Order: sequence, then C-alpha cells, then structure tokens
Amino acid sequence: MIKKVAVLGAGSWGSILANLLDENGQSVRLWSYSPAQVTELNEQHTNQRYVPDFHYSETLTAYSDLSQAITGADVILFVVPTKAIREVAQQVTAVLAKTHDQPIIVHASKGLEQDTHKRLSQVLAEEIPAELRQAIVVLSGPSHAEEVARRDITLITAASADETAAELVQQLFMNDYFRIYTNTDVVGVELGAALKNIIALGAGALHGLGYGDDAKAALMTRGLAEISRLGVALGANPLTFIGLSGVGDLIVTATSVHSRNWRAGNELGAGQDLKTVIDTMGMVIEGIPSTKAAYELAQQQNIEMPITEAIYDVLYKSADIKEVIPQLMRREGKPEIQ
Ligand SMILES: NC(=O)C1=CN([C@@H]2O[C@H](COP(=O)(O)OP(=O)(O)OC[C@H]3O[C@@H](n4cnc5c(N)ncnc54)[C@H](OP(=O)(O)O)[C@@H]3O)[C@@H](O)[C@H]2O)C=CC1
Ligand SMILES: O=C(CO)COP(=O)(O)O
Repeated sequence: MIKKVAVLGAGSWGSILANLLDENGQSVRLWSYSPAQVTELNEQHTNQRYVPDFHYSETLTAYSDLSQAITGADVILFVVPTKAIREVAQQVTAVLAKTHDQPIIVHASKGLEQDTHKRLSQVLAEEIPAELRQAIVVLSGPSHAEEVARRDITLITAASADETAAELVQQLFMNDYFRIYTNTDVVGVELGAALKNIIALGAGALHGLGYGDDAKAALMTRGLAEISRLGVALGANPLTFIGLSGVGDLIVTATSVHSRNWRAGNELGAGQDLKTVIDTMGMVIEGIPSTKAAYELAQQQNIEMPITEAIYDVLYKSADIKEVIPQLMRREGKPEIQ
C-alpha cells in the first residue's frame, strides 16, 4: 500500500516523520516555507538547525511550493507549530479548491489555539471544508524526534472518529521501531498532548530550582489529575489519560532532556528570564501559549487547575517562581480523589 503523503513543516518532528515515512516506502513530499532549508534538505540531506548531524534519506524530497507539495496527496500531515496551523490550513484549502483532491488530513502538533482555545482538529475542520477532505486524524504520544531519528522504540496513538482512517494512518507509520495504536477519543488525545507540556514546564522548573524526585513525581501525578479534570469536563474519555497520549506523553515530556518544554522550565527555574529562554531555544515551546489557553479554559469551565494557574502566574503575571511552590503547598488540605 504505497500512499502519497505531504508533510507540512520541516522542523524537528515534521522532518523526522517524513524521513520515517520515506523509509517505510511511502511517496513523501516535505514542505517548508524556508527555501534555504529546502535547498539544504535536497542537496545536503541534512537539517542542521533542527536535527543536527542527522542524514536524511536521499529519496526524500523537500518543496517550498505548497501547491507542488500537496497536489495529488492521499494524506496531508500537518506538523507546524500550533500558532501556524490555521494559516497553513487556509493555504492548503486554496490549493484543494483548485485540484479537488480529497486527502485524509492528519496533524501531529500539540497545542490549543490562542484566543479561541480550540483543539487543532477543530481548527483544521473549520478551515478545510468537508468536501475537500476525508477524515481528520490526530497523531500523538510520547515521542521525541531525536530518539525516532536514531530508531529508538517509540509507541504513539492515531486518533480519529473515523476508525478506518486511523487504521490507514497506523499502517503508514508502523515499522520495527515505531508502533501505533488507534483511539476514537480525539478530544482526550488532543487535550493530553496540549496540557502535558504545561506540566513539563513545571517539572523542568522544579529541576532547575533543585527539588528532588519526590517533588517531580508529585507534580506529574497531580498534573495528570488536573489534565484529566479539564479533559473529562470537555468530553474526553478518562481512560485516554492513562494511555500513551496521556500519562505516557506526560512522563516523557516531564523527564526528558530532549523536551523543549522541560528545558525551558529548567532554565526558568535556574533563574533565566522568560524572554531569553524563548529567544535561545530556537524551536517551538508549545507549553507557553498552551498555559494561557488552558488557564482561560479552566476559568470558563470552572475547573480547578492549581498547577496550571501557578505556571500561568509565573509566565504571564511575573510571579516569582520560588514563591509559587510554597503557595501551592499551603493550599487547604483535600481528598486525593474528588
Ligand atoms: N520535536 C518533537 O520531537 C515533537 C514535536 N511535536 C509537535 O510538533 C509540532 C512542531 O514541532 P517541532 O517540529 O518540534 O517544531 P520546530 O520548532 O522544530 O519546527 C517548526 C517548523 O515549523 C516552521 N514554521 C513556523 N511557523 C510557520 C508558519 N507560519 N508556516 C509554516 N511553517 C512554519 C518553522 O520554521 P521557522 O523556525 O523557520 O519559523 C520550523 O521549520 C509542535 O506542535 C510540537 O509540539 C510533537 C511530537 C514530538
Ligand atoms: O511532544 C513531545 C514529546 O512527546 C515533544 O515535547 P517538547 O515539545 O517539549 O520537546
């Protein structure tokens, strides 16, 4: 089953997923809006800024023209940062309106849209009319480009209301080191993905501040409790949060040195200012905008999310990171399960 797949976004995750699909024998076109990056990928087969010292498959071809990249595609995989999803979807729709292709739309990004607080599949459904696409599938789970690049074992989830489409995406990606499970709970999978980044920022901050393993385990556990609380209020299946895209992704992002969110938190905890952390990371730190979206959603839904609120105060209200932790600890005692 060879499929034509267009991958949009040639940062670390998009380029490594494109490379994996190419190795799996799919016909892949990788799109980047940076012509210099396209030239580097096609001529050197490298992407030094995002995945240093990795040699990409020589059959993988990159494009800077979106129309060339997506025309005739069976599947279009979005892997641009959350803030760019709507804008890129609008560009895709303009092309599909001319070609009348009806691809399956997949995204592997992790976040919530600022202002609207929408999940990314909702944004894609709004921007790409139903007659120009088939199902929408979400790809999410504990996975760092750096580890997939070296063919380390990785397991993630393909979620869709359309089980046939999720199974097709599962087959496209599966190989000896990359295993995919399907799930029909799109809401839970997308919320697990977006919200775990906030807790990863907190886990990094604890590390930077010098706290130990007990504190990190506590943060992850109570973080999962508040992720689940908001998720269930928004219609997710609670069991999704103990799966790959829930606790699985929380564990990897809150403990891995590969995680941009963990690293950003660690630098903040060690005393670096937020602007410097963002400017020097050079890659997207999705947890920062997601903290604002989740905080506002929790307020709207009247859901208690004390950790998210504390991180919001540090990121958006200049609260002192050293003071928010004792404040969290001194909250009124309560039952563990409510
Ligand atoms: N990295 C990983 O291991 C994983 C990442 N993800 C998710 O995948 C998504 C992408 O992350 P990642 O690949 O790490 O991000 P990177 O920061 O590595 O790359 C993002 C890419 O998108 C490009 N981009 C930025 N804005 C636009 C735009 N408006 N239009 C088109 N392209 C744009 C960037 O270009 P430029 O830098 O030139 O602006 C860059 O090439 C995120 O939501 C992340 O949470 C999910 C799982 C694993
Ligand atoms: O989603 C990820 C791991 O599953 C990537 O996390 P970071 O964006 O923090 O690197």
